[in-house]
Amino acid sequence: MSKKHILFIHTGGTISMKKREETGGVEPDDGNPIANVIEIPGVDAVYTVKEPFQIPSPHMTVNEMMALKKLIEQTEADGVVVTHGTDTMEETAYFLDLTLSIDIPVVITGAMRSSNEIGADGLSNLIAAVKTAVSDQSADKGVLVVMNETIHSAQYVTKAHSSDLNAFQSFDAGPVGVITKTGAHFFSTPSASETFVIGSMDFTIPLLKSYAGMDDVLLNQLSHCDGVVIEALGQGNLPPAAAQSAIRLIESGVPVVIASRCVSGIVQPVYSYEGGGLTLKEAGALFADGLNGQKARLKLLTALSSGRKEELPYIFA
Ligand SMILES: NC(=O)C[C@H](N)C(=O)O
Repeated sequence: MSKKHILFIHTGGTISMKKREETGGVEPDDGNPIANVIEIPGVDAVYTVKEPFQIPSPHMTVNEMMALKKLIEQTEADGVVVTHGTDTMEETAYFLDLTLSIDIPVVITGAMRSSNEIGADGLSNLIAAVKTAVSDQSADKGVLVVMNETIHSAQYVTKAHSSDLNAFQSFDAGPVGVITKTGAHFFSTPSASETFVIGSMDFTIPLLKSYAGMDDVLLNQLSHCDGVVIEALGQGNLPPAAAQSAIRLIESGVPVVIASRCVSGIVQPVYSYEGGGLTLKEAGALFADGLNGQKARLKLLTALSSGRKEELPYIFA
């Protein structure tokens, strides 16, 4: 059997950074060792390397995500490994999951520690990602995130810890597999996510977090927006003043998506007190099910970009 061809796409993040002794700051490293990896012991594959940009992931926008999507769609490789900063990794992974319609494995990885820190995890994460990308079992599973020897679906994974090596969690669904010395082993298959055929991504969609006593000050400023996502309380409830403002937005034609500020669980229209989820749903709010705010925002963005505003109630059913 011929060797698998893996495309590495390096985009930046801590996996390609180094701690500078003089300042103590962690910053991009031109000579970072990850970019030069073109062989993985024990993996029979050939590699192509692309480095379209080198940015920390807080600098990532949908423009870079679109550039990545194009590179992946153009490749003739058997699998793709993207290295990426961890702060927004789940967003790029989910964007690609929503918009790519290819069946080769696409695996995203990064590092929590830069290359010259003790216990640096970049190389081991890269190896684990390659083992996942060369596995026939990884095809048709949507975009996968591999961190800390664990395989997650882009749909469920989130960065749950700011600094731990085990920072990435898939709370309700759980990870879909693990990496061992022999390779990738899956114990579940993520449900297929709908693919959106996107056009322009020029939409303004802010994401707001709710809190006890939230008023209408911010929401009242958002009538010019193409959509608004609110991380509501619990199962999808808002304080009265915020709820009234959200309902005014809906009435003026702005789609409002309700996610939860809880780290796990789903939003549901349960409560009928003022601001309760049932009252929001009856007013036309869209419910994000188990998606967190940042992923609900990308789903709204890609749905609008694909010209499906009228179908939003079905897309967020
Ligand atoms: N661990 C990391 O990669 C964090 C970094 N700030 C980034 O997202 O680029």
